[in-house]
Amino acid sequence: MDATRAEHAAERPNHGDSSRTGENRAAEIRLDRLTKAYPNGTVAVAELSLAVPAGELVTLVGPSGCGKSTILRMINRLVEPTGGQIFLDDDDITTADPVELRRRIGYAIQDVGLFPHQTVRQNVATVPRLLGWSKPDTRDRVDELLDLVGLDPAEYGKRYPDELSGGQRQRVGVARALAADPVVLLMDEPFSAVDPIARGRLQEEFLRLQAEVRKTTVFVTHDVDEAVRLGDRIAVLSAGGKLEQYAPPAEILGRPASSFVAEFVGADRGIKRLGVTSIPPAALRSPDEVPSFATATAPPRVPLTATLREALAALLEGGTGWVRVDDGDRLAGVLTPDDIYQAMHDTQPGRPA
Ligand SMILES: Nc1ncnc2c1ncn2[C@@H]1O[C@H](COP(=O)(O)OP(=O)(O)OP(=O)(O)O)[C@@H](O)[C@H]1O
Repeated sequence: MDATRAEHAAERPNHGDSSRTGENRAAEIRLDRLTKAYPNGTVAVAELSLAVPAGELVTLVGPSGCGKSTILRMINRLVEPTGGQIFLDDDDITTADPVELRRRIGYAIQDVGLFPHQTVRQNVATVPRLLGWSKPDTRDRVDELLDLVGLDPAEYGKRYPDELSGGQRQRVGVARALAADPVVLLMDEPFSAVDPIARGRLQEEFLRLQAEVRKTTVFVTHDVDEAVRLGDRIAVLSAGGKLEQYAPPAEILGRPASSFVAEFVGADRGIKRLGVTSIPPAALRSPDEVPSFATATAPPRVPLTATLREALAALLEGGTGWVRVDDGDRLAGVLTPDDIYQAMHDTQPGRPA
């Protein structure tokens, strides 16, 4: 078998135990002094070095024009770098054949870019067809992907893009990006064209999907809340693709590295941080310390796996002045507003509580 055919064979879905288990390949992305100077003299990205561990999702945020899309488009070589290198694992892809490269990299963009005269099924099948997969392989893969993004293949497979809602089109875009089991997923504001409710739902579904497929993902967004919600890490960039801070959301919110980062992530970052900090078991107090605990008939409860924000929301809604925290079936303790306040101050950003 020649090298190209061997590669294609390796990219076929794993039929042994029905391909979802085949979706676990992911590569580390490493950018080494990556640079793009446009012919008009604009330096969109200057010597950016950044590593995204295999299977992690990194969100890129920063003001308009700071180079986010350029970075993404250099990784799949829609934009040619003018300096530096890009590695997928140990493979230097800076000079790889761009067409072959794009078959290994899924790409989902804001206006989706679905082919209007092709059905959903044909759209999702684009890359498997290019890779020469057999019809049954392709059909199985499309069914699986549509299921995975929450669209019933029997109902939606035959529709055309203009017969779908904006959110459904985005899901087809994500399914298409995942179709050939890429080692890397690039997403450029994929959910920004839909209303906030649909967007929240897409984010939730995407988190579920990502937990299943664990693709190394670079996700560009304008929205700091989206960056915090989705990112294992956030890269905050300023003009010229300058990396201001690269850290997990809790650390960016809790310890912004500069006034630029603090300002960019916003004045309400304390609230955002509550949303990414889990309940520290040490913050729990004994129910004996809460006089009304014994007599409460329907106390507000959250699991120990909840965030401090969820605990605070339950507490405010419950009207008891405290919230019961359960570890599985067992009572783990109680939190009062003071405990939540204290927990926020005791928790080291970026480290699990
Ligand atoms: N073809 C081009 N020629 C010259 N300059 C360009 C070209 N494409 C982009 N730029 C410039 O490069 C810089 C980075 O653009 P890029 O699209 O990567 O920014 P961005 O952070 O994705 O912006 P936005 O958030 O507004 O989408 C901008 O100053 C832009 O004007």
